[in-house]
Amino acid sequence: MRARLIDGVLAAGREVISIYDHGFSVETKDDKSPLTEADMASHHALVDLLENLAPQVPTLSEESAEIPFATRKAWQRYWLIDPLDGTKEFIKKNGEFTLNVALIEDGVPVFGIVHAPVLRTTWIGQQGQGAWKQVDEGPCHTITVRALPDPDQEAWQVVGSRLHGSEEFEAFCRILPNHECATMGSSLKLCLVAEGKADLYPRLAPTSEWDTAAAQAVVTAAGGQVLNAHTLEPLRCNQQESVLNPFFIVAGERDSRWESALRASLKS
Ligand SMILES: Nc1ncnc2c1ncn2[C@@H]1O[C@H](COP(=O)(O)O)[C@@H](OP(=O)(O)O)[C@H]1O
Ligand SMILES: [Mg+2]
Repeated sequence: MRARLIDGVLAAGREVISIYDHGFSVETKDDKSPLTEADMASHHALVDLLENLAPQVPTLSEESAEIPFATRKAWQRYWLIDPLDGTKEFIKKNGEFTLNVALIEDGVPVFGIVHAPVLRTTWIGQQGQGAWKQVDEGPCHTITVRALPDPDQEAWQVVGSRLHGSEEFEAFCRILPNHECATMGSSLKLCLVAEGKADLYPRLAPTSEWDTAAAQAVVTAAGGQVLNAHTLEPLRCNQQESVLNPFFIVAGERDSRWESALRASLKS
């Protein structure tokens, strides 16, 4: 099942790349965010894939998100997909966009695939099994988060959104010990923490559950954490009518130094 899912996501990625390479028009959704043919081609390819592989499990996609909470709160298991995360990066053609498929059980992302077609890279995580990175259709390599280095010896690596920063994010970085900050689009940022290339991804700005669920499964299977920035509890899906996430932080490991910087930045 896992191999067929990965094959299907890679096939959807090939459709996306073909549109990326050959040109596309851009529409504006009701929430003013952009939509391209690639978002819809990926949505249809992934919905068809999941219906074929597991017809009994419902799917919630960013592009078909109108399913009322009264219906979905009864879902013990469901697929949660973001067919194209980083649509604005796709339009700018900087390659920083991903296809995201998560399996949610009792609100917890237990399995996730994040595929970045331009980077030809896929990250996979499965609760209790581990996390892997695959380039093209080559071998899967196990990935894990890294231990936070001593900041006096080595700068902490922080990643943030290229387009959706915030005052709280800036305040957090001002308080944090010795660190370097890189910005990037989409769920790629969580994958960098999962593979130990980044230590922290503070997201102190809005996102929705489909933006994070697949990559949360990768991060947690790699030994890391995706935590509500206020409560430091793991993010959970499908707990309320709104699909918006709280502000959150992704970390390889908990540490009182970044936790106190986070508390101070959220009060500022
Ligand atoms: N005001 C807002 N409310 C909800 N989600 C938002 C938002 N602004 C940005 N996002 C989410 O942030 C994602 C992009 O994240 P990043 O800035 O890290 O690249 C977008 O994903 P899509 O491209 O799938 O729409 C979108 O879902
Ligand atoms: Mg998204």
